[in-house]
Amino acid sequence: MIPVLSRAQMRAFDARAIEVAHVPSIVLMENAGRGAAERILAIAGKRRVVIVCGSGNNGGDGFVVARHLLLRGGDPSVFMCGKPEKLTQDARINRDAWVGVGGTVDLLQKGPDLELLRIELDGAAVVVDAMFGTGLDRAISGLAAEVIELLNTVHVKRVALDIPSGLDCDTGVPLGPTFQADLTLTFAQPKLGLLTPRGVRHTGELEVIHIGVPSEVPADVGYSAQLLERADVARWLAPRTSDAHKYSAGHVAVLAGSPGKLGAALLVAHGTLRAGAGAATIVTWPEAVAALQSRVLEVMTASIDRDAVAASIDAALRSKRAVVIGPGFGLDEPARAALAHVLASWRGPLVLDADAITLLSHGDPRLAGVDFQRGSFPLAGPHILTPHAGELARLLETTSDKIESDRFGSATEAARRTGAVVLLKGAHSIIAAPDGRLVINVRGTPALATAGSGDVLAGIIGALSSVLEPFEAACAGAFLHAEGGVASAAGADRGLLASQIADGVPAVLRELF
Ligand SMILES: NC(=O)C1=CN([C@@H]2O[C@H](COP(=O)(O)OP(=O)(O)OC[C@H]3O[C@@H](n4cnc5c(N)ncnc54)[C@H](O)[C@@H]3O)[C@@H](O)[C@H]2O)[C@@H](O)CC1
Ligand SMILES: [K+]
Repeated sequence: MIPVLSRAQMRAFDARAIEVAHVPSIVLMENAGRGAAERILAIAGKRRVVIVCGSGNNGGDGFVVARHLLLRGGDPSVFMCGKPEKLTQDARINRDAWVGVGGTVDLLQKGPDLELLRIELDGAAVVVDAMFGTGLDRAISGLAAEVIELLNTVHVKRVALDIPSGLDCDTGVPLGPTFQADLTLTFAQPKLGLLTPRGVRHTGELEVIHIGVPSEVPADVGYSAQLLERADVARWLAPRTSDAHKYSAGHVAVLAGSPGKLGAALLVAHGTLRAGAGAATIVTWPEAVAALQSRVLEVMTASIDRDAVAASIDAALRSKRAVVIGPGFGLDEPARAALAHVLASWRGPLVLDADAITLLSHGDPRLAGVDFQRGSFPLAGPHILTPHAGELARLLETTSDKIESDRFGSATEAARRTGAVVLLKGAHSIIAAPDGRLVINVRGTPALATAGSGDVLAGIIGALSSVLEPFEAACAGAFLHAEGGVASAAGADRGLLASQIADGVPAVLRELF
């Protein structure tokens, strides 16, 4: 996993690298700029690269990029937006080194100067934003704002150094005019704001450039979250042994579906089996069972007697390894009674999704004393909640908008209050544990936004929760779901069916091992 840092942590990181690891800041800047230059050279070749530098250290990185491009046969052109007398020490050294190799700097001081920048951008291959990085602490205004607006309109590949100028490093919220990058080359570690759905729109593709800091530094200074990597999932999931039989691989109960919503139950079961469960049983309402029996081949069914909910659920859950509850299950009294009984009696892995989360958020005292608002920890046991922003908003009694502007904080808060692992769905799903651990999954494709996608995810996590700890199951589930979708979408950004997401999973598993 790759540590993801906040602005304050990034500052501590730099300080520690300089003071404790004795890597001078000018060396860090050199490594950052040289690494970025290599990447930009691969895109632009000999074509023109326009670099706009600020007067802080982000601008210093820009001067280093320019020098390396020039020395390797590129065609850099440098503008400076900011007062030369305000250059930081390292930025000044690198401005002088750029001038020393024969470079020039065009100063942008007033509106008409932008015309020169516009002319230079015409026919350029890449424009590099080196105006503001982690030092940004307010909205960009004045001439710098005009520069950003101009850069955002030209048809040139836009590359941001460290962070797109204007983006809040911690929340990913644009503070004002903000550079719209196609590619962000971030230094040393990813920053939180680059990974929120709002931040991603400005970040574009994200690549990390290593700047020569010892790998133990992030752990020493602390970090806010971690990026999930393929290697993590490969480490957690072991290949099946040759003597595996269907029950040793785990039998998952799926409490889902109701008349008119049978598809949800089938998709959960499909996801469960594709992710490696040995068997799946859909446990649902009698009339749903009757309708399912003609449709399912690989899945077993059991019915919940509305007059004997507890007894029929107890019978259905006997010898099961994990339970998924919620998708299409309903919000009526029997559904509530079923959820209350499962919460009170089932002590194994439990994935709560969709209607189960909605029922929980109504705060009914019959749901095993659930009372999130008082900050109690009612969900004792290996539980996983998989809400989208709307469901989490109901659970935390707030609005989706508030959740979206602080996804990390919201997921962490929900995990703390419920005592469960919380997977907050979205373009980058995030997984929060009650102990404060936070993981971000950046894999996936826009094609995953399709009906039933969440049902498949709940099923996949259900299968994994029978062999992994809940936090690992949720992380690995997010990964398999995303990669399954990528594999089945085959480059398309839409048109994916939820069942195809599940169908992509075995190939992803094969590649992992
Ligand atoms: N410190 C280090 O060791 C390293 C820093 N590096 C670079 O340094 C950057 C951080 O540099 P700085 O801390 O100098 O800051 P920036 O270069 O991000 O910003 C410069 C200064 O602008 C001012 N400012 C903030 N918001 C503003 C606004 N809206 N309008 C006008 N002025 C504003 C602040 O005083 C800030 O210090 C990183 O993002 C990275 O690119 C890299 O060179 C790698 C090593
Ligand atoms: K920048």
